[in-house]
Amino acid sequence: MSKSITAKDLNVYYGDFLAVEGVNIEIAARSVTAFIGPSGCGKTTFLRSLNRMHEVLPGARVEGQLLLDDDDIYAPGVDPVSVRAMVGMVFQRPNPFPTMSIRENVLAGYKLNGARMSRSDADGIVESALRGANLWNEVKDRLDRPGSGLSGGQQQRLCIARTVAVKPEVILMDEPCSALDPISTLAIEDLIAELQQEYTIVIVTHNMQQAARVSQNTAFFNIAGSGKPGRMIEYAETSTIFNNPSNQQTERYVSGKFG
Ligand SMILES: Nc1ncnc2c1ncn2[C@@H]1O[C@H](COP(=O)(O)OP(=O)(O)OP(=O)(O)O)[C@@H](O)[C@H]1O
Repeated sequence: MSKSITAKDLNVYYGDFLAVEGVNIEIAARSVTAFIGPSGCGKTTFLRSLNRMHEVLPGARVEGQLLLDDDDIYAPGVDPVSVRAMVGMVFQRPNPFPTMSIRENVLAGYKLNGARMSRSDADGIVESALRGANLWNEVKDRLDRPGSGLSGGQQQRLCIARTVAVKPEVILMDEPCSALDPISTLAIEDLIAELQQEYTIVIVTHNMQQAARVSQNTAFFNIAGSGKPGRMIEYAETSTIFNNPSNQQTERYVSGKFG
């Protein structure tokens, strides 16, 4: 369970507006890759193109190729719903289903897919997903209580449990800690390090220390000006991006001179 991601000349549009232009990137399986860059440079837009979430907006579209291992997720006939099952996503704000219990939240992906299962199979999935999200010990005695009754950090780990429950190949995270306190943030960062053993992870973050702590590789995106498309400027090992970048724009950004 874990696939590489390759983008080839990827352009991402909102209607006529080219938001991200010409991205070429190869992301290894079982690695953590951080996307950094100033606001509006297209990090979230590009991330959402990696599981065909982008196109749920009217007029939104993509040009180019996006391969999971060797398979183009934008090839004719590919079902976007099956792509989203393979490439899970964790959002900025924890978003457990408010009327569902903790248990139901973990199983929500299965319910959406219409899968039927025995109670004991469901119990096994719930326990292993919650263990995988480092949340089991905190919630095992209250699985039938609402997910919305958990702390923000616990809710985010519940959302990660919901994502891993359906056994994706890739997990996308869009600023997953930006609504969390420092302790909960560290818990998620520890979890990312563990999840990397099994999944390919891509994380958008505004926090450069976080990028440095959790990722092996970092892509720096930038935008030449308002109305211009975002571009990937530099992609390298995280230590290189932060200590010895080749591009002057990267150097200016990571040293805090803009953004
Ligand atoms: N739904 C949308 N419709 C039209 N344009 C959009 C939409 N969402 C984003 N954009 C535009 O696409 C560009 C890239 O935005 P995006 O949110 O991907 O940037 P970002 O780097 O993730 O920014 P931030 O760090 O602030 O979250 C921006 O010019 C933005 O205004």
